[in-house]
Amino acid sequence: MQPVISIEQLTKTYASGHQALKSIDLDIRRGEIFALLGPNGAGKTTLIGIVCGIVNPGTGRVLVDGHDIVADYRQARSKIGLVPQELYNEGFESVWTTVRFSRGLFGKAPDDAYIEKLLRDLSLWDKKDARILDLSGGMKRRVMIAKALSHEPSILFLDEPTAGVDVELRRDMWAMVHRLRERGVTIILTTHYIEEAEEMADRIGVIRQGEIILVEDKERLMVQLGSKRLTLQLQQPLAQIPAGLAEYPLLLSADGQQLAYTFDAHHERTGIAELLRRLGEQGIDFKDLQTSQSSLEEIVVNLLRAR
Ligand SMILES: Nc1ncnc2c1ncn2[C@@H]1O[C@H](COP(=O)(O)OP(=O)(O)OP(=O)(O)O)[C@@H](O)[C@H]1O
Repeated sequence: MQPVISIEQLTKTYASGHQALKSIDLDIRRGEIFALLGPNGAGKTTLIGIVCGIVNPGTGRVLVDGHDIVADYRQARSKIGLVPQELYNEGFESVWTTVRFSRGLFGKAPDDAYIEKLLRDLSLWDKKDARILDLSGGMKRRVMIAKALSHEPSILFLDEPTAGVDVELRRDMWAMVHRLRERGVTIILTTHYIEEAEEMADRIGVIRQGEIILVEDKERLMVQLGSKRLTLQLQQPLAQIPAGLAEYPLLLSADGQQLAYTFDAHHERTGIAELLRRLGEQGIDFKDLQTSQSSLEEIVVNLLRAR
């Protein structure tokens, strides 16, 4: 299937001389939830800004649903809804007027029934006549989302959508993302809450210093790069790891009560049986044990550290 967004050899150097993007190649699949992860300053907002026509591209090519973002700007932009990182709203207008007007900006015929549904979905209906100026920060963010969706885009960009929002709004936002996805909308998000990406995304991209260092299906990423940890609660605390166990990558907790062993769960030989036998030989007894899977957060942090 043709990708809904195709980015080829895209570069961006700001007037300051800073190269924010270095030859990015990235395809976004139609209907997926794609999470773009990376540290501060990696280039996420720059990349999104270029695709959405807010930041001038350097060299390279970007197609949105087959439309070139430079040569065919209006067509490309009409496919996209953007919820930017910063809140900015026209303060004096009402919620209803603002969202309705936003639809008009994209040349779409008025559809009050659609706008009503949108405001209801975002729990904004009872605020429809309020001035945006008078709304709380969370409500303002909901208005930003309503504006982004006002022209029924088939692609939605969410740049740090849940930074600083309360639990309720975050939950509403993710419920909305799921509903949109069910309707076939492609969603691209950046987040610093990696557990959100872990929960939501179909694919993960990691960007660092203007370069995409990884794009992978989330499930595959977690299986391929994830490791498991076995933690043993010891009967007697240890002062140090005995020399007889030196070849194992073991970690002893500061209080000497826990021994942790990290292993590759996909390897045929995890080494656990052998380790437990060796512990027995050393006279080390344990009263409990548990295993845990590494999180996407650990995987991404390790990836960024490894380069
Ligand atoms: N208008 C600008 N002029 C010059 N440099 C800029 C401009 N905008 C961004 N940069 C620089 O480009 C780099 C990438 O910034 P960008 O905002 O795209 O990163 P980001 O990954 O979105 O970061 P964050 O997670 O902090 O939002 C940074 O080093 C930033 O300082």
